[in-house]
Order: sequence, then structure tokens, then C-alpha cells
Amino acid sequence: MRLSRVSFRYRRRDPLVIEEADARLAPGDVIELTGANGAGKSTLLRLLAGLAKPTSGAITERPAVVGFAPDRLPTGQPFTVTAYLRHMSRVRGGARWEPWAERLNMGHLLDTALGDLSKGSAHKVGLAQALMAEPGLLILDEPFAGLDADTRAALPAIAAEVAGRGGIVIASDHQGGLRDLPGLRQWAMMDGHLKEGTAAPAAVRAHATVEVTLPAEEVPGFLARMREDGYAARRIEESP
Ligand SMILES: Nc1ncnc2c1ncn2[C@@H]1O[C@H](COP(=O)(O)OP(=O)(O)OP(=O)(O)O)[C@@H](O)[C@H]1O
Repeated sequence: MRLSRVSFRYRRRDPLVIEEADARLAPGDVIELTGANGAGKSTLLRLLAGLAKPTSGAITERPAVVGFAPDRLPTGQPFTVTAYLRHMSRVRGGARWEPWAERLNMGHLLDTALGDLSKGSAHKVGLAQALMAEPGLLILDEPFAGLDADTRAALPAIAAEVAGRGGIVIASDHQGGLRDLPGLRQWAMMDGHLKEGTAAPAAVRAHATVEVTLPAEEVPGFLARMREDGYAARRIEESP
């Protein structure tokens, strides 16, 4: 697969989000894509997936089957996880999602509405959806965000399996979740430019502490959800 001078802007007269990106991807490549917030990672992944078209330049030789796990599922839809995966299976010509539901330990989620999933659980559904059709190009947008420890540990092996059968895997990730894979290629989006062989420097972020007041019985669930989303959260005080 090849990117030739790929540029992209969202609207005419908007600045370019991606400027003249050139790259080659070979069967079996696993790529970690880093970059600061708003650097254009999700945009590049959508272009690679064929969900957006370059403003200029071209992407050629894209594998026929693309699996794309977005950073957010379309949670507004009134589907349960099972109904959604069955629907995606039909779209994929009857691909088998059940083994992935089992491997990703999703049994307890199957009757949950998409909109009620935590971030990490939604990522698992996105992963199952992307993996079911044995993609030749697997694209993962921040796959480790909010993910439970077991799935986090399983993901590098899954990426290696896809690559092992000749697939290309590309994942945006600033948590270094794939760093231990041998031969991992690193791409960074910086100022609209795609750079090979470097990880973008970790962003220095300002932090804020906010106060939330809620019924005492809701505190454990609230703290669990916040922690699942990667925030440091703790109980401070209780009023009578
Ligand atoms: N649908 C859209 N319409 C207009 N501009 C957009 C749209 N989506 C993203 N952008 C802009 O394009 C730029 C790149 O966004 P993108 O989401 O690709 O970055 P990112 O690196 O994935 O960021 P993050 O890490 O925060 O997800 C940003 O300036 C963003 O505001």
C-alpha cells in the first residue's frame, strides 16, 4: 500500500491538516502512530481506511478487506452489542464475530446497549467488529484507551497475528502499548507532516482538579467509570 503526496483539508480554505504525506506499507507491517492532540492522527487513519478521500495525492494498493476500530463507536444507535455485531457480520458477508466476543471476554456486554458501554468496553466492541472479517489492513484509533488489563495485554498478540498472516496493522497510540513488538515501525504526525522513524514527544499537559457532588451510592460506579477512562479519581468527603 502506498501514500503518494497525500494532503487533506476538511473544508475549502481551511488549513491543510495533512500535508504531502508519503509512505509505503508492506504486508506484515505494524505501525504505531503518535502525535499531539489535534495533530491529525484520526484524520490520517480515516484516509488510510478509505473513509475520507485525500484533497490531493493518492492512496493506492489498499488491501481489499479493511478493519477499522474508531476511537468512538456510533453510540447514538439503539442497538445492543449483539445486534450491532450481527449487523456488522451481515455487512461483512457472514463473518464470525462470536470467537472474538469470547477472546475479548465480552460475554457480559452482549445485551448492553451501545450507548451504555464504558469507553473501554466500547473499544472491545469496535475491535471485534474490526477483526471479524480477517482484515488485510487493520486500523485502530487509540485502541488502548480505557481498556481493561487483560485485553490490553492481549492486543499486541492480536496485532502480531494479523501481521503474521500478511496484514498491515496501524494503531494510533500514545501509551506505547505495542512497543514490545519486534519490528514495530513508528510514524509521527507533526505540524501536518508524517514523519517515519520517530515517536512524537509526549505532550506536556496542564492538569485541573474538579469537584463533583453526587449521591453517595453512585460514588463507587462513578469512580470506576472515571478510572476506566484513565482519570485519577478519588473520594474526598461525605456529607450527612
Ligand atoms: N470533521 C471535522 N471538520 C473540521 N475539522 C476537523 C474535523 N475533524 C477534525 N478536524 C480538525 O482536524 C485537525 C486534526 O484532527 P484529528 O482528530 O485528526 O487529530 P488527532 O491527532 O486524532 O487528535 P486527538 O489525539 O485529539 O484525537 C484538528 O485541528 C481538528 O480540529
